[in-house]
Amino acid sequence: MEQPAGSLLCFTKVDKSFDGKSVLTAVDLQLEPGMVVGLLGANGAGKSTLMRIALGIIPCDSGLVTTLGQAPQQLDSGHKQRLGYVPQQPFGYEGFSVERALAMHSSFYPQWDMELQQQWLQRFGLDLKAQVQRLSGGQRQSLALIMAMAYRPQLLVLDEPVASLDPVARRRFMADLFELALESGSAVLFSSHITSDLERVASHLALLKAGELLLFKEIDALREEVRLLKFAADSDIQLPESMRLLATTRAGCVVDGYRGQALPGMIDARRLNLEQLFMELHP
Ligand SMILES: Nc1ncnc2c1ncn2[C@@H]1O[C@H](COP(=O)(O)OP(=O)(O)OP(=O)(O)O)[C@@H](O)[C@H]1O
Repeated sequence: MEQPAGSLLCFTKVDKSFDGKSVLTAVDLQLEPGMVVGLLGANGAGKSTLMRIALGIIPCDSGLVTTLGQAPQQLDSGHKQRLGYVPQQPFGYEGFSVERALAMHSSFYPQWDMELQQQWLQRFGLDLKAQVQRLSGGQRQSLALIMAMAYRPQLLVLDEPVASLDPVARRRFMADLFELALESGSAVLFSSHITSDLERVASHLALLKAGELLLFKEIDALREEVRLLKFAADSDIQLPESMRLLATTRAGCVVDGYRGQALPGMIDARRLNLEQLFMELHP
């Protein structure tokens, strides 16, 4: 299997099962510099599994994965320094002050950006003298984000990075995330259940449903081309080949590839925001 040069993360026909139960099926995904990909999916859809495979924490069963051009389970230390990850439950540094934890962590990264660290400490209102084990859930998450981002990794993988942040910190962080990717030619893969965040900052949406990547598309194109088509009762619904049926619901057909076509019996082609799309795909 050939994978394109220049991608920061590439999945080709990736399958993964746990205990005989399929969790990812034939997943194709490609992240290029500057992409901020929001990964959306119901609980248990396979988002964390996909991320853990990308990072080499667990292997896939079949298919091909390259992370920064290497097999993820064989990443050398030079490549690991170009990779940032915040897991769903950030870990470590109990018994340390924030200051000591950051000093220790940054010592692994020659390219650590002290100014960026300071900016984000202020932004998140983190006290350098505070003990890590006494931080709140959101403060811990903020610290984990600083630790994953202050060396400007080329590929940043964030598993629900903002779940414990308050709305103000969340909004600022999301804006920073986008800027970081654009500025430094990085790619970001982040999962979130907060569709409004995803809509605001992601350049692309990757939508996983029961382990299948149902959609991987630029957000702008998604707004135009993913529609809920409604038809008059008793219509003989015939979709053109250029349209892909994503779901049939009581409300109509959710399709990808709508380009203004008038179809026999069609009475509406409604745009859907991400939350509405998610609801239509998970009736
Ligand atoms: N190590 C494991 N052993 C067995 N089953 C696992 C393991 N890790 C994940 N699973 C199963 O794989 C499926 C996908 O889990 P995963 O954590 O990838 O979902 P997710 O989309 O990240 O969910 P959430 O939104 O709830 O975090 C679930 O059914 C989960 O129980």
